[in-house]
Amino acid sequence: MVFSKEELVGLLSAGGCHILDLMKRACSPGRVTYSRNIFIPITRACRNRCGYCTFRSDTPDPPLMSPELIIQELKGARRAGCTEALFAFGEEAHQFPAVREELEGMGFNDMVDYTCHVCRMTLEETGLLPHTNMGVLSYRDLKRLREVNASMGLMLESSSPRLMYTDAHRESPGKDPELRLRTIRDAGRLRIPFTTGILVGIGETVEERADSLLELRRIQDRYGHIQEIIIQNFRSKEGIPMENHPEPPLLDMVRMVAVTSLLFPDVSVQVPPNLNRETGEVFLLAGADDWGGVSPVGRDHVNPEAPWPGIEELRRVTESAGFVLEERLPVYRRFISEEFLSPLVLDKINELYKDLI
Ligand SMILES: O=c1nc2n(C[C@H](O)[C@H](O)[C@H](O)CO)c3cc(O)ccc3cc-2c(=O)[nH]1
Ligand SMILES: C[C@H]1O[C@@H](n2cnc3c(N)ncnc32)[C@H](O)[C@@H]1O
Ligand code: MET
Ligand code: SF4
Repeated sequence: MVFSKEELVGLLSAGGCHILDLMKRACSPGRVTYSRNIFIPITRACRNRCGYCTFRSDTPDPPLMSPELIIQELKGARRAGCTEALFAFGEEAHQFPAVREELEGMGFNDMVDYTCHVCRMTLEETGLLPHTNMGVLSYRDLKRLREVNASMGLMLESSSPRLMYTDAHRESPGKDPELRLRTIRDAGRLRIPFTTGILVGIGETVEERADSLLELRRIQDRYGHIQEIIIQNFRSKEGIPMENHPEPPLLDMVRMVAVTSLLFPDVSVQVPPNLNRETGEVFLLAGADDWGGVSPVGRDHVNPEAPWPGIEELRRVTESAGFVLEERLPVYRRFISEEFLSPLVLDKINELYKDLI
């Protein structure tokens, strides 16, 4: 179904469409997926300073997680039944001398070199499947990472250039929507199964939410590589520049989820359960069909104050809304093919995860 911007704005606004009508249109009963992951914060050094972020640090200690520590944590995660290694980074960490020194000491040219090495070790020594989110990347870097990742990700956050002049993105050159959209497009040219998303409630208008969705729709029409769209609610935290900025109202989030699922019948809609502990199941009734990475072993280092529910609680909540919970890999089934995966990753999946595909 094709939607105009005006129609989307109507559906996203309280005055435009009754919330129950919207939910009825969007909600389709069935399966809700999640992946068992471990979150590995490889570096917190970051060239940006997003007004909502507590992940980045000016003086990260250590500047980089060592391969030994990473592999040790991943082996523990594998024993706990995880399938996904979620590697998170500050953007362009090599701009920090302390990071550069570490890389040089280990004999790596740059962060992408190091990350490719870590991903390869992850596949070979632990069997976990890497999902890398390093921020904005060039075509060349994406191409190198494709060889050793099951999927990759980058949040669009918002397509609004206006936010580059507000608390959210004033000090974050890497949140320029042109750069983010280009990275997502380049991943499409490279046939990389991709996760993106929108951060809701960072000062954007309803019109700008509609624009963000339409930009992603245009990319998906052209490349078809987007496997899921995360609708992430801004959570306020002590000490961040946006500490006093209001969190998005529940029904704004519900509308956003419903509209995303209507506009993207070919893409999963993910809502993180740890950021919506009291209200998560409502999103299933609005068309969300994925909980994302849920970790039985570690924390969400971007939202450390928001613990994940256990898998059994997630199942209860999912079933209470009339859905069936199903485990998935970090790459969705429809992307498990030679077109979308390198031989190395595809072989590993066929070797280890026959029961999940
Ligand atoms: O646990 C988290 N997982 C996050 N994920 C991971 C996600 O839950 C899973 O890794 C994917 O669903 C793939 O299985 C992200 C992935 C991206 O590519 C981009 C942004 C995020 C954000 C988060 C996050 O804040 N917390
Ligand atoms: C990894 C992703 O986490 C999200 N992120 C960063 N800070 C917050 C916050 N305070 N609340 C919710 N999501 C956040 C951003 O969308 C980033 O891209
Ligand atoms: N810093 C990157 C970004 O914001 C990766 C996720 S945040 C830890 O895109
Ligand atoms: S959200 Fe990502 S890009 Fe922004 S400051 Fe945090 S680590 Fe850096």
